[in-house]
Amino acid sequence: MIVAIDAGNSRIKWGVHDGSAWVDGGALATADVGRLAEVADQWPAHARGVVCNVAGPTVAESISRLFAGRHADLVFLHASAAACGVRSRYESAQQLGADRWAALIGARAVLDSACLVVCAGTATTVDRLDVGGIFAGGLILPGFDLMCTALARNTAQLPLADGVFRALPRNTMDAIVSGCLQAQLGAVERMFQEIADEPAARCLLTGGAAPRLAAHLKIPFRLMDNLILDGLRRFAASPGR
Ligand SMILES: Nc1ncnc2c1ncn2[C@@H]1O[C@H](COP(=O)(O)OP(=O)(O)O)[C@@H](O)[C@H]1O
Ligand SMILES: CC(C)(COP(=O)(O)O)[C@@H](O)C(=O)NCCC(=O)O
Ligand SMILES: [K+]
Repeated sequence: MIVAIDAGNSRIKWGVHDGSAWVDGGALATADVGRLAEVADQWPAHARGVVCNVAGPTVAESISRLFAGRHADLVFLHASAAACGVRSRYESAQQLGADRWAALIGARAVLDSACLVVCAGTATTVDRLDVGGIFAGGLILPGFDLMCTALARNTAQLPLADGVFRALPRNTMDAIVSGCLQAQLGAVERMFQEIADEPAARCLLTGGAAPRLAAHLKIPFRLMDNLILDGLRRFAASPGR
């Protein structure tokens, strides 16, 4: 039994894997990390933990303490030069977010072709995985909610928008929602153009805001429930790592 935990800047996602399938899972706000202990009561006793954390040392310490109390093994995934069939071309491999690295490992396990790995969370990351498992580089931009929030916080006249996507918005709410979505989609589609001619090129899309992007994305893509947890599980299960 493995418990995979993806601690992001907004939410902590977790899943229990029994060796053949995900059998349980959930999410809580990162600010409520203290409540993870209650959640952990449902996990099988002594299940091993595998974590990627980009939410800071306090969150890491909480998770470590939780597993120490359960007398269960725990491993933190950190980005490296190579793991599970993925090789990094990041200038400093360790600088890459552990969640991005987990998503790349997860992507490599399901696709052999060139692909774009998009994690749409607090930030949106758009990472290129070339044939042969080469992580060639990628983008970080504010996520959809963060873009909308930044407009509301830093302008006198713009509200926190609750509009709908329109090709040609004609009111403030729709203009903001459509603008922030187009910014996300544009970044993804522009990055995809670079690999579009490669055989079976695909985009894998994951993260809390992924369904929102998926509704308008005009490239071949696959929505992945939780690519990051998949990658963590794969990392935990691979003998040499
Ligand atoms: N119930 C929810 N609670 C919080 N965010 C949600 C929820 N449903 C969808 N979202 C969207 O998911 C994003 C967070 O996605 P997530 O992948 O968990 O991010 P992170 O990994 O950065 O914590 C939010 O910015 C928001 O756009
Ligand atoms: C880019 C991120 C903020 C994304 O975090 P998230 O939106 O998933 O909470 C995170 O992967 C991170 O802090 N990365 C470190 C810098 C880097 O990847 O280059
Ligand atoms: K993200």
